[in-house]
Amino acid sequence: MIVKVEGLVKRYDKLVALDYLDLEVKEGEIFGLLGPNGSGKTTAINCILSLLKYDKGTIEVFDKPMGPDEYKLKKDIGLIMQNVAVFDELTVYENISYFCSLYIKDKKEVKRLTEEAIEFVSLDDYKKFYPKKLSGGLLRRLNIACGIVHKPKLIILDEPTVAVDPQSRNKILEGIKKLNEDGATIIYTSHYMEEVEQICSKIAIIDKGKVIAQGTKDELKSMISVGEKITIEAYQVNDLQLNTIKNLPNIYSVEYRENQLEIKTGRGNNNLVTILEYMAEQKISFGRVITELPTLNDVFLEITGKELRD
Ligand SMILES: Nc1ncnc2c1ncn2[C@@H]1O[C@H](COP(=O)(O)OP(=O)(O)OP(=O)(O)O)[C@@H](O)[C@H]1O
Repeated sequence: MIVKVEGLVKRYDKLVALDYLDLEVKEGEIFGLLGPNGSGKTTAINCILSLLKYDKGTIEVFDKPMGPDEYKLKKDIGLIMQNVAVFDELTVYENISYFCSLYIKDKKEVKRLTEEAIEFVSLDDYKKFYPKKLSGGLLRRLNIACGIVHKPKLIILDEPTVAVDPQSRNKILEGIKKLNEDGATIIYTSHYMEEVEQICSKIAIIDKGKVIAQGTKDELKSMISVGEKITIEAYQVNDLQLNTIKNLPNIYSVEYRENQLEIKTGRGNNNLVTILEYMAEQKISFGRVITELPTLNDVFLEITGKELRD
């Protein structure tokens, strides 16, 4: 077990930010903490790292109780916070080298690791740049390099792709997968379900400071009743026909607007065939048909009754 959190409660005055939160992160996982803004992700990370005092609960890191002075444990953790934390007075190279030297004394090793980290985040062409001259995406990559340069066993990234261009975002996500392949356990917080689906081997969905569902993405999706979303471009469907479609077997919900028929079905193989057969029989003309498997947003929606994104 890399991180074990049990019954964690954190209050900011009257606001309960973490409400008996439980988490278990195992070695080798890319563990996604997915939740809307304000659900308590950053608070959870800060408590796990003992950067914040909490009201109740226990936290173990690398099977040992975590505390503010547990520098031995902290040495093996790399943290990449939501807000970029680098020194404006230092160049890209100097920043990374400085963070590395906080953990590693041997100068040659610091140089080797700094160069490796620079290559890892593809900042070779920007070594001598000061942070102010970097774009948002490059700055994020510098922030990541500073957090991983000492080769930590556990890497925590708190929303590292917020306000990042798609190219840098992909680089960051690929980089995280690579770090994991090289042996690091990752905790990744995000409110972007696509990212979490793309890279995380285990996901905890968090809302109002509580884990509301946990598992692999397939396990999470199998928890809900929606099996498939079918969108059909369809013309002149009348109320009676809509009602009949609603009453076909295994249909969960039907919406029709602007010539788009949106149907949610339960799990099963023949849902689309049944719908299309009925439409053909009724001579309803239709165009494009798109079928999609449920997303993590559907999981969130079914459990909480609201969308993951505002
Ligand atoms: N220092 C603080 N004082 C008071 N309330 C706070 C403080 N920090 C966070 N909160 C509140 O605690 C709740 C959880 O916030 P937190 O930042 O942990 O959520 P989050 O999931 O990380 O969201 P975001 O993605 O917006 O950072 C929110 O309601 C937030 O307003």
